[in-house]
Amino acid sequence: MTWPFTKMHGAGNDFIVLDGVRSPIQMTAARARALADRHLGIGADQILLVEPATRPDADFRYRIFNADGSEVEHCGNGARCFVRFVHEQGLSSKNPLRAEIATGVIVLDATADGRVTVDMGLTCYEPAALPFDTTGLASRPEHADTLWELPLDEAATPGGPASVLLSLVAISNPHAVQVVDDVDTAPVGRVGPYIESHPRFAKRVNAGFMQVVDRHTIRLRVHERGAGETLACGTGACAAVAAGIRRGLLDSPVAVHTRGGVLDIALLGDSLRMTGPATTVFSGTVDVDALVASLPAQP
Ligand SMILES: N[C@@H](CCC[C@H](N)C(=O)O)C(=O)O
Repeated sequence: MTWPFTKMHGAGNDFIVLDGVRSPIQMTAARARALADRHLGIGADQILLVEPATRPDADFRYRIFNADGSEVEHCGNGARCFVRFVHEQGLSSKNPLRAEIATGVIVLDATADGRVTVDMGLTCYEPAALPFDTTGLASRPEHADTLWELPLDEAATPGGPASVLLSLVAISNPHAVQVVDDVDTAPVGRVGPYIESHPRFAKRVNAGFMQVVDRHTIRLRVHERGAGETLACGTGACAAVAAGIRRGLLDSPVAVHTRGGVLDIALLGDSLRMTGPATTVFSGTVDVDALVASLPAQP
C-alpha cells in the first residue's frame, strides 16, 4: 500500500500529513508507529490524517495519532499544519476552515502574514475531564485554579521535591501543568514520563513545565503523552497559559517561548486562540506495509 505523504512542522513539532479525502486511508497503531519511527521510518511526533467530515457543520475531519500509535483528541500545532496542507493540496481554498476533532469542531484561520490562528475549542478544568483520580490527594485553591499535590516517586526525582503542584486542563486532550523556576534545568526527562504514566491519569497525560518570565511571557517545555518531549506543543501552550491566568500569574495575551519557536496565545472570554507558524518540509511516497514488515516485532 503506497501512500503519498507530506512532512510538515509547527514550531518544530513535526508531522506526517496524509490525505484521506482523495483516497481512504486505514490507519492502524502499527502503521502510525512505523511511519513515526525516527530511525526506521520517516520520523514524526504525530501523524495527521485529513478525512471527509462526518458532520454537516465541518469542512473536514482531522485525526491525530501519536508516535506510539495511540489516537488522540487534539493537536494544536498540527491543526495549523492541517490548514496549510488543505490549502496547498487544493483540497479546499476556504478560509476560515472548520475541522471536526474527537470532541467537536475547531475553527482555523490562515492569516495574511503566513501564520495560522486556531480557536482551540472546549476547555475544562475538572479533574474528571482528563480524567484524574483525586482520591485522598491534597488540593490547594489558588485564585480561580485548584492545584493538586501529586507525590513524586524518589526514583523519578532522586534528591528532588517530594511532590509537585499540578494545574489540570483538558483542551480536548489532557494536560498537567507545573510552574518551574527555570525550564532549562527542570527535570523534564525524568518527571515528565513519571507524570505521563501516573496511574491517577487513566488515559495518561501531557506534562507541561512552565517558567513565568513576566505577565505576558512564558517559557515552556512539554513531555507529550505518546511522543516524549517535543520542541513545541500547541495544546500544551494553551493549557499553560490558561493555568497561568487562572493562577493569577499571567494576563492575556501571552507569548509562549518553546524550544522550536514562539506561539501567541490569547484568552477571549472562554475561548483560547493560538497563533503560530505552519511549515511544509517535503513530500514523498511510502510503502507503509513494507515499512511495518521491516520493523522488529514489538515485545
Ligand atoms: N503536539 C500536540 C499534541 C499532540 C497530542 C498529545 N501528545 C496527546 O497525546 O494528547 C499539540 O501541538 O497540541
